[in-house]
Amino acid sequence: MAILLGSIADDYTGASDLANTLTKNGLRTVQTVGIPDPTLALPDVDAVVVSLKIRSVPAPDAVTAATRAERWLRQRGAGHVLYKICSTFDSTDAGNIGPVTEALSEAAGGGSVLVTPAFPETGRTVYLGHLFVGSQPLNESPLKDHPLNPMHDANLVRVLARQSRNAVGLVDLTAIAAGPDAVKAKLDALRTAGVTIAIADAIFERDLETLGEIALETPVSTGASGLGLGLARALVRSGRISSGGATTADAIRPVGGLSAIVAGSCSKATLRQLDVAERSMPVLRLDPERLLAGPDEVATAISWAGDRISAGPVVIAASAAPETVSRLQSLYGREASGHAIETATSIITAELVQRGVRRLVIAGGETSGAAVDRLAIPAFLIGPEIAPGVPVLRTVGNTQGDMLLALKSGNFGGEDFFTAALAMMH
Ligand SMILES: Nc1ncnc2c1ncn2[C@@H]1O[C@H](COP(=O)(O)OP(=O)(O)OP(=O)(O)O)[C@@H](O)[C@H]1O
Ligand SMILES: O=C(O)[C@@H](O)C(=O)CO
Repeated sequence: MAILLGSIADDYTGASDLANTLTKNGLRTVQTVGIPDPTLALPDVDAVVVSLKIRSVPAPDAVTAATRAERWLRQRGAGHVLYKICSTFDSTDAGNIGPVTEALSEAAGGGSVLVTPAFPETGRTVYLGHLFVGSQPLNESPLKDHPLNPMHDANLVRVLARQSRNAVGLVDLTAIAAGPDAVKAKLDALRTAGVTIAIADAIFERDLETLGEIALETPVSTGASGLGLGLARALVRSGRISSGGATTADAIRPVGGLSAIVAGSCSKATLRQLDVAERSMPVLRLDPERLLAGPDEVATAISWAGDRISAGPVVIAASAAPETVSRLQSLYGREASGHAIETATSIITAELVQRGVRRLVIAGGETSGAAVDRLAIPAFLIGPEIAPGVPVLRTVGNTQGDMLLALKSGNFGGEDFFTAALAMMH
């Protein structure tokens, strides 16, 4: 299997978001969970997205895991590696976007690195280095209350500089609007001044097409699905994709079995989706304090689901509003409570699969990572899009048999996302 584009995603929902974008833009793509075992049979593809769970781990651990994945991708032919981060730049000052970007660039022998989380289809745009979520600057958006990575600064040049050893530059919209040569000239000027990593503005897809063309000439870039779109379109334009495009039909063949939804995302979008789901499905709201106190709440949830699941889909959610999350965090600590809840939701997910669930929707990147790891799913084929950034996934090499999943990034999807997802999974 020789691939053209490699990607390392810092969480599993983000990986499926990127894989969806690459597929939609003409690249046959597979999403692996970590570096796959050499015995795993993967289809012939143009792009591989290696999903890692490194967004909120200590930076040295993230660097080690990402550089191993980079080596694996290069050995399979990847000429360019995109480090897929969140379109809302989720990270802390001690966070991983800077260290991983610098490490990947060093591993590839240096060169300029474009960094942009812009993803216009979902309202993420960058102007003069400032990230907007819809019409709000990042620090005024609901991301200010994120349980693990609250974002308090919309100026990404500043945010990335705080995480990086080296200075961070800006490729502004004026250069991007002037086209690839102007972007190249700006990167060259920055390099002459000793700056190799630059946040890039992008508002429209055409900006990302320009950035994708230049990024493809470099070994490494860092960004969200928008940059994936730019890279995929540049590859297709270059004539190097000979496969005739990507299809999603194979991935969506029916699997039967029962269906369930598990949510650990506390985003505004997920909270609304849960309220709407309550109108048509049984929804169990877990008690986070009881989840942290011991195994009883997990057992209660499994028994609650067991009584209902054969009659139709059920929803189990740890998700809570910002005030409740911060109260729990002040009692037990941010990381400890997040981790304990992820463990609990992953155990519940595995028990649901034991009881015959084969169609599964999981809301939240960390939540999805913990659950997919516990299920030991090795890889996914990419099916059709449910909502921007969220495709149907079909397991590859899964010991429980074929399953269909949707790994929903916290902020993605309309208010009826859960019913829309299940309607596409048979
Ligand atoms: N009631 C709660 N109180 C505190 N933390 C919670 C609660 N419910 C869930 N969590 C934790 O909040 C975190 C949510 O992160 P997760 O990545 O799953 O969702 P997200 O950030 O909305 O999604 P994405 O990363 O895809 O945007 C997890 O660590 C989860 O365990
Ligand atoms: O880019 C995004 O917003 C998502 O793919 C994501 O990474 C959320 O975890």
